[in-house]
Amino acid sequence: MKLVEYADSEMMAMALADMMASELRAALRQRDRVLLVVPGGTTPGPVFDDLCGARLEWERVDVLPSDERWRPEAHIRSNARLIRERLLVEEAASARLLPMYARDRTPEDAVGDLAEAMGASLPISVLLLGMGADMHTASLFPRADNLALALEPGAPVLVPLNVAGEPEPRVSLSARVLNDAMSKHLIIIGDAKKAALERARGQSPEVAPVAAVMDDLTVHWAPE
Ligand SMILES: O=C1O[C@H](COP(=O)(O)O)[C@@H](O)[C@H](O)[C@H]1O
Repeated sequence: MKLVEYADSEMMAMALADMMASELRAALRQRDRVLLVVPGGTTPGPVFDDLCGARLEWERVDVLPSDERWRPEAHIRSNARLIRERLLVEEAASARLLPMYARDRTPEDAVGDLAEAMGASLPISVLLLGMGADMHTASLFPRADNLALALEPGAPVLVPLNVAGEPEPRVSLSARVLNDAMSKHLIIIGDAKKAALERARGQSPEVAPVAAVMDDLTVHWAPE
């Protein structure tokens, strides 16, 4: 794991967006279509605001959330909603957002079909993850019912998870799929998350799920 520290979150967003755009351009030189995976939550919005203006062949880019809260896209908590509103605009409007939610179905019932639909786009070319102060990444929460399955070396692409205290069920790409990414970034802001990341080092992924994705990971940190 490599930690890059920035003076503020604005500089971090610009630098990270530049880096991801370069990686996407490099991946597009190698493949017809490339897969960009990004988180939801409160942190990545400013990166999306910068990345969406990057000049690259977005029509050859598939975009997928790292995980989804089981809500329709119109819902305020939908990760897809954030991605569509903040990333798939301007230059990036021609990218294709892959679904991670199916209306009128449960996560358990839908993950097989959703995973099959995303299968042709794998592996991930560029991955950006977020992390909570509880050391969860994507929707791999320490207290999730299916965490052990999501961490297995032979895990399915997409795993349904119920997390005590969270307002809705979740689905998440498994650690195996996240770790197959050609480039892996994690974005965090503030001292509490930096301390949580330090605590996670050396802990088992069952206790600190972010530890499952630390190999070859570049962590981008800025103060609050
Ligand atoms: O619930 C989620 O949380 C994490 C971290 O979110 P943040 O608001 O603390 O930045 C996020 O990466 C994940 O995609 C999301 O579903």
